Amino acid sequence: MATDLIAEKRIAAEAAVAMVKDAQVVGLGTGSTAEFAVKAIAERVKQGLQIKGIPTSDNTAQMARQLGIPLIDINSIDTIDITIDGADEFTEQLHLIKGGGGALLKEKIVASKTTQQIIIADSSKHVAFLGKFKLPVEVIPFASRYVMAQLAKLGGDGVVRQVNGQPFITDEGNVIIDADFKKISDPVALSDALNGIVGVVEHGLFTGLAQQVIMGHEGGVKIFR
Ligand SMILES: O=C[C@H](O)[C@H](O)[C@H](O)COP(=O)(O)O
Repeated sequence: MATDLIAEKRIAAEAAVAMVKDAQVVGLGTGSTAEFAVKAIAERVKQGLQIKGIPTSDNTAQMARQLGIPLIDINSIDTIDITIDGADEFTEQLHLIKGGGGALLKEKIVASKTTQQIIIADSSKHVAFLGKFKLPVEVIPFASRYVMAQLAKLGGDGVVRQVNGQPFITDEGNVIIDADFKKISDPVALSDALNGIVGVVEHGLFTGLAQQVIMGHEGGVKIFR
């Protein structure tokens, strides 16, 4: 990846982490952009910031523990104050595609419990319409062929995600179907339709969940609300 995009991720992450306050419960996102945020939170914790983290994946949980961020069980609290997470695509209406790293299920649960959901991104993630990035759909393995047929009826050409010739298995033991919808002109309608397919556990369309996107841009940040 171009070094300027990596710098944009870091700048966006640091701007978001500056918003975290003492005593907050903080959702910890997943992916290469969120990793910059987790590291920046760990630095602030070392300097005395008192927070409790809720990781959105096993990978993030492991990283947070290694970096000394105290964690809390999500089922011991009602709301998460702030979550900082990445995205694969975002629009100016704050619709997102997430799940490129396979973590969309816990990410969406955490986002749904979060008061202030902050998305951090480099400028390559900013799109006019979602859909160039294939939409990740998390599916019970038993249902994968059925779900692919239903996705096709909605205009999405899906394949089961593979890693080293084997299906990619999520933290919860499911598979991911990456569905090519080309251009998603109505993300809310598509989200509703996907929610109605039996066998779909969750999908990577996030609508109405983000309060703001902080995008790295020309050495600073651009904010979308
Ligand atoms: O499942 C992964 C997450 O939704 C990530 O936040 C998303 O894929 C963006 O990842 P990255 O920051 O590595 O581009």
